[in-house]
Amino acid sequence: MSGQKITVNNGVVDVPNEPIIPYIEGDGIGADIWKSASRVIEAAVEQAYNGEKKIHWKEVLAGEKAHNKTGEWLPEETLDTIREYIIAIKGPLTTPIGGGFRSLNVALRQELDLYSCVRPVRWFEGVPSPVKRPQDTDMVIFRENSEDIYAGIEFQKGTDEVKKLIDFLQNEMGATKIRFPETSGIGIKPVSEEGTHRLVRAAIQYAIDEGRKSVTIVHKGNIMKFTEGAFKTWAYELAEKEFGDKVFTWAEYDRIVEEKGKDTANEAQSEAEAEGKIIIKDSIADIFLQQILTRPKEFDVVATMNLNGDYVSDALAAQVGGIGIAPGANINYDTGHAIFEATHGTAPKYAGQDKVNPSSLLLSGVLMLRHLGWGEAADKIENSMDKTIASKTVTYDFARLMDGATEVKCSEFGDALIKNL
Ligand SMILES: NC(=O)C1=CN([C@@H]2O[C@H](COP(=O)(O)OP(=O)(O)OC[C@H]3O[C@@H](n4cnc5c(N)ncnc54)[C@H](OP(=O)(O)O)[C@@H]3O)[C@@H](O)[C@H]2O)C=CC1
Ligand SMILES: O=C(O)CCC(=O)C(=O)O
Ligand SMILES: [Mg+2]
Repeated sequence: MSGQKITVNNGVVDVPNEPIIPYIEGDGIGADIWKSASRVIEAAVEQAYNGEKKIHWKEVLAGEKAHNKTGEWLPEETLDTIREYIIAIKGPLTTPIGGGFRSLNVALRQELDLYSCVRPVRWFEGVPSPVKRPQDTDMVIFRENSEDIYAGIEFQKGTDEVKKLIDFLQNEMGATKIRFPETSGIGIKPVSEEGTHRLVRAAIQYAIDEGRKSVTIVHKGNIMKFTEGAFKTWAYELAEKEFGDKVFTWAEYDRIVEEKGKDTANEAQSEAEAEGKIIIKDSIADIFLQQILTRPKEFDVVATMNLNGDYVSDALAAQVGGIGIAPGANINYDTGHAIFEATHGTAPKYAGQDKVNPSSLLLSGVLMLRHLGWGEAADKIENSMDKTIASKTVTYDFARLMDGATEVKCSEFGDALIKNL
């Protein structure tokens, strides 16, 4: 096929004018949103660079399509191709609840060690929202993507493994104070210092590069001290050790309070803010979910573990119009590998109806274009999105919440975006 490979040299991605980019169409609504979003991306690139740049899509299989064609859900060839071509984009893949296979989405992230799940959440003018001032929500979530309860270390009730584990916990680990009925299933939650460091490093570096004001570490460390609590401690340590005078941490604030009192600590923080230092702070996950609704302006970049990040990203998406418009990227900043990905699922009840909003996948494509350094094409799509939504030409999810909207199909929304590029 024509086009060239993207390469990585010393961690820097080298993008030819005609890169080959593998894509996974996805299950359920995947085919509809891929068709619509990929056409808009192609048109934006064509217009931005007058034909000098062009993406050559290369389909790779995963999910139901892969299973039907090859008998496998996630063929090795798909992983090898993404490894080889460095950057890929995907639609959603089905994960049955309970039995069956584990998440292919999670497997892709783990196999390629895409440790940062980056999900920017910001409002587009005119998008219907359940909050009064959706424009106050402008955050970028860095969700740790390779550890936590998502590691998939779980044991089903009644199995020999779970019996062994309970016996071990009760008889060797001193877990005698809680009840372990025989019907217990058990999941393990690994959180490491290395895993925390690389994620938090990426989040702080992003905040510095993008001129953001703060990084909030979201955790439930009051309850899970050696996993979520340790995440917080390691995050503060990393911030102070590696980013020195570019940051001011709440750990530092606490030390100043202890030594010199609260007034001096407040002064130190104000001074740091005035100097443009990134404030590194933390919030416990439950109150954080309240505060993103009541005081969204106080939060900017967010660094958190896998499960918290999953919840927080859908909750925040709701504030700016829902998961139909919330994009995402899974990135390994060390190897350069990245998979850009819609944050929503396969919405099976809408599959094949050409109905849903393609914006989540499309805006993931915009993140991809920026990652490639093709900002002009990315800007074109975002500007067109502003214009199209302002004209109230929208898919069903927005139309049902907007007065006087024209509801269009998934493909027609793509047509309207192309017209407004
Ligand atoms: N990264 C991935 O690939 C992900 C995969 N999944 C998987 O997807 C499957 C279905 O999961 P489910 O929990 O139903 O979540 P989904 O995200 O698929 O759908 C939930 C609801 O969200 C709304 N929605 C989703 N996508 C869109 C869109 N593009 N435009 C407008 N509205 C949208 C719809 O709301 P309404 O009904 O109000 O119209 C839909 O019913 C599961 O197998 C799950 O594991 C889930 C999340 C991420
Ligand atoms: O893989 C899945 O089924 C769910 C993943 C998910 O919810 C997410 O990536 O936000
Ligand atoms: Mg999710």
